[in-house]
Amino acid sequence: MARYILSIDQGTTSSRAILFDVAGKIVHTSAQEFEQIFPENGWVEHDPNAIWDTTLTVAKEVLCKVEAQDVVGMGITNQRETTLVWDKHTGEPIYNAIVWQDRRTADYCHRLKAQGVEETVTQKTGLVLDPYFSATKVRWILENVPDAREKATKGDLLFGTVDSFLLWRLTNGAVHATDATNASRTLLFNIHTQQWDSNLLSLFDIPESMLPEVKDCDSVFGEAHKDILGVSLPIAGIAGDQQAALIGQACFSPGMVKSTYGTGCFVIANTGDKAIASHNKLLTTVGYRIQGKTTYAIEGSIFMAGATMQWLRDGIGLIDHASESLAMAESVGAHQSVYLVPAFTGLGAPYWNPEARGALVGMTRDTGPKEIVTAGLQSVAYQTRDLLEAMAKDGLNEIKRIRVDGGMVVNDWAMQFLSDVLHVKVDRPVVTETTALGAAMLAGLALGVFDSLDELSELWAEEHEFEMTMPQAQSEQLYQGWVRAVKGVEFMAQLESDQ
Ligand SMILES: Nc1ncnc2c1ncn2[C@@H]1O[C@H](COP(=O)(O)OP(=O)(O)O)[C@@H](O)[C@H]1O
Ligand SMILES: O=P(O)(O)OC[C@H](O)CO
Repeated sequence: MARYILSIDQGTTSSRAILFDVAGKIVHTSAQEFEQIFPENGWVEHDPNAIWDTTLTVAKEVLCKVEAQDVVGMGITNQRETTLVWDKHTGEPIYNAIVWQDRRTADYCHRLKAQGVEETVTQKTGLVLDPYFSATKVRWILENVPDAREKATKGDLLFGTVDSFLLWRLTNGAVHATDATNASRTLLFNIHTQQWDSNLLSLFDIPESMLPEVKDCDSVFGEAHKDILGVSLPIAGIAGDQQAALIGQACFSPGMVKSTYGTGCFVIANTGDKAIASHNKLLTTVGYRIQGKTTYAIEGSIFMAGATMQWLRDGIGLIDHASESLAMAESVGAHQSVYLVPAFTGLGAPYWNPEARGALVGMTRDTGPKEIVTAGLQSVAYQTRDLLEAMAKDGLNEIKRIRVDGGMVVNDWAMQFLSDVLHVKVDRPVVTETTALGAAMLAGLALGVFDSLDELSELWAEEHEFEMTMPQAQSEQLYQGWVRAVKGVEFMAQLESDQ
């Protein structure tokens, strides 16, 4: 009898469902995009019902391809930090989901920093005071939605990240829970004690009654109701999408690193049972919590990776499809003087400069579309190098290879350049849907399909290894050009804010 695991990958731009067999192979997939809502400059929202409807549609679409009794269970992975608040009695959200990219709470974060609380917050949560994370978004909803504060105080409202919201709906309101990786992105969770932190709850003025229970990633969270999916299924694995990718890439030993190139780029290094405090503006986070054991990780987050290619396509029309960038870069070559700093919404790690804006520098009379597109691909590698430099300063200086995934990694030229600029080997796996695979692996662990992390490691297979071919002196020279370009961008941002 065939056995399958359903994985839901609820992402920023689309909801996906993938049915894996127990050898970790993709059997069926379905994906649906949904609307991005931009109500004001810097605000990004999703309609919670669009998240729900697209998730249901794609899940049903793959489930109907196989016999119901052959599906052993399901896992959920999700865009992290995105914040929902809903009424406990009706299940209806009281506001749209405020997306991780949303900057509306930037001023509030500045005010908190001025109070000198950031060090304590970072020590407890491993995060920085930035609008990126959930706490300031929850507070915004409580302050701005009519009657919300009063209802929350009475215990009538619930908060959850997307995993929690889907879990609540799939179980018909029976379960309000999340996993430790999603909890670790809220600014409310103490990553050392693995508990919600009452001082942080007071700081952000959020009632504890709103919070979900925090469980291991490989828990049986509840049962998806038969009336909802057409079949009753145990929901047995949950992790935020970047941590799920760490699992799907089988990065189970300290020092192993995965880097995902989708809309943004997220580099995560496993640091084992040590929560290493970064002195270089990286995030300390829960990598996974499996069978009661917490494994920590260090993360660098870049906001613009594939999104830069989208801008080159939709914003200035230099390409019709991202795949055209490969031939363009091949004809230009890596040794060019043009640098694109894609700080369109500020710079993420390790700069955390929300005021920075994009720049194109080093142009000559020869510069044309091909050079600019090539600079776009190169910017992704340079930004990854910034993160690895910061990791090295934090003591992770033994990184010799990284495992990559996400939509951009099909681009061989970009992956070769990445290897050259990082001076490390770049491993591209057979299954690049590692996020969904990670959630399926967790569900399989919880349900006894898999016994151990070693068994999961055996499911990982390499498709291609990129090795550095460029002389180190040359790639160093190229990278130093990038460092100068970023300094220019930061200088401009400083001039702006001094005015
Ligand atoms: N051949 C390619 N070269 C460079 N970038 C690409 C290529 N194909 C797709 N991309 C980029 O990959 C991104 C999509 O990756 P995906 O992992 O699906 O993103 P997400 O999960 O964040 O929506 C898009 O931003 C697209 O521009
Ligand atoms: O939905 P993605 O793949 O863009 O990932 C979003 C991240 O989880 C944000 O932290």
